[in-house]
Amino acid sequence: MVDIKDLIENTIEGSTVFNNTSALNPEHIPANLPHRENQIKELTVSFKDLIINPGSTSIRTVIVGRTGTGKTVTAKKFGNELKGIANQKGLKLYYVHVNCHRQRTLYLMLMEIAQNLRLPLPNRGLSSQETFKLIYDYLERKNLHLLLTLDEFDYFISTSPIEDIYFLVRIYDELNVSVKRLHYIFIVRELSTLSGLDKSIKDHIIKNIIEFSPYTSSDLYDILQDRIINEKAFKPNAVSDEAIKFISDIHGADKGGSGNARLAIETLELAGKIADTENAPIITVEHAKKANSKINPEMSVITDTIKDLDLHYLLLLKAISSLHKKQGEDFFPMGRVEEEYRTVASLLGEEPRRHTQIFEYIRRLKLMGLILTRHSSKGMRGRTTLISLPIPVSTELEELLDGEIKRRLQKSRLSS
Ligand SMILES: Nc1ncnc2c1ncn2[C@@H]1O[C@H](COP(=O)(O)OP(=O)(O)OP(=O)(O)O)[C@@H](O)[C@H]1O
Repeated sequence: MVDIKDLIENTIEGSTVFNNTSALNPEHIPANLPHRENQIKELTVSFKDLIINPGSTSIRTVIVGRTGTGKTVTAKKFGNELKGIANQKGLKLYYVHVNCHRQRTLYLMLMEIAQNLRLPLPNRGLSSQETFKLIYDYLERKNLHLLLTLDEFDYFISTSPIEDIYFLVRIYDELNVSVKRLHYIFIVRELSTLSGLDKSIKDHIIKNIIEFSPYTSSDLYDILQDRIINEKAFKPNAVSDEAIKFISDIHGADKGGSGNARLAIETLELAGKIADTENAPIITVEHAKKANSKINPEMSVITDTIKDLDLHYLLLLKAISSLHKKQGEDFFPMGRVEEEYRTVASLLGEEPRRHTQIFEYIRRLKLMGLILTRHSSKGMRGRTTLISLPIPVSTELEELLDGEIKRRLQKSRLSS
């Protein structure tokens, strides 16, 4: 019998691949931000006047990008660096980063700003207007400038009353102040959230837009390497190059992944934990694969189901995955999938199945959870079924499909 206490103690004291786990924490701000140099330059150009000609105008910039593209970390890094540069030049600049999802109302946001400015507020309940006035008076009195980032601003827009949005983005412009002390960075995942706003509000937000595109596999490779080498998250030589490449390929936008750096870092961290559980001194590609299927549990179920499929089901899945890759869209009309399936089948020297048979395959693939279907919107010509895969097209998925197709073809050629 294993002594449980010994087991726990030995595991705590046992070998580890990690050196500094805090460098893998989502809140950690690394010294370098690989592949975000251009965006930092664009931010600097936008806010240059704040340093060179402070107070001349209230500057507003929008950062837009999908989840995990470094919007938060870049805004924080930029804000803090700019603050340091301003202070060196004798300009009192504060940087405050508010997450609109955490500070869910205008009032809570204003409280958070006051707290960051170390501005004591009276105990009696203040209205948002009164709180804003206190903040604004404080900036004037102390001769301060404030760069305010409103992160997850989409959330504020979709949940707040229009008066609050109006108040937040217009009120300052409407105050007749000679020195403009308040400047904004709005962070959103999609610009479309802003396009629905009233023009009188939109004009106060959309002055300048900086795009954060999803990371490619080689971008993610550099980001992971930076955490490993410069941020010293792991012991020297504790991560194999193949493991880093595997994780980068799984998540790289050019390889069908989502281009999300958070997911890539989480996968690497989990691979490290798996290596520690196995007392392995190095994180191998096997650890990375295990970590990936834990982070992406539907992937392992799908992998098992795919292994049992007949050839033409596999060809259909291959057709959908190649459409995803070629066109970068999520859903495809049934006719387009059928056309691509015919091409895939012919290239492999296989006679494509008829339309009714394909229809039946699609129905069964849906029942097995291997594809998603929905009906086209009324705007499209005729109502048609749209088809998608339930998971991102990764190199792993493509290799699996190709491998299984090859096996089926070899088997059928041997038996004929
Ligand atoms: N260029 C980069 N270099 C180093 N680390 C990065 C980079 N981009 C993102 N990261 C890291 O990836 C994780 C996610 O980044 P971040 O939170 O900034 O993304 P986001 O775009 O704000 O995502 P969301 O929209 O989900 O809030 C963080 O741990 C961050 O430090």
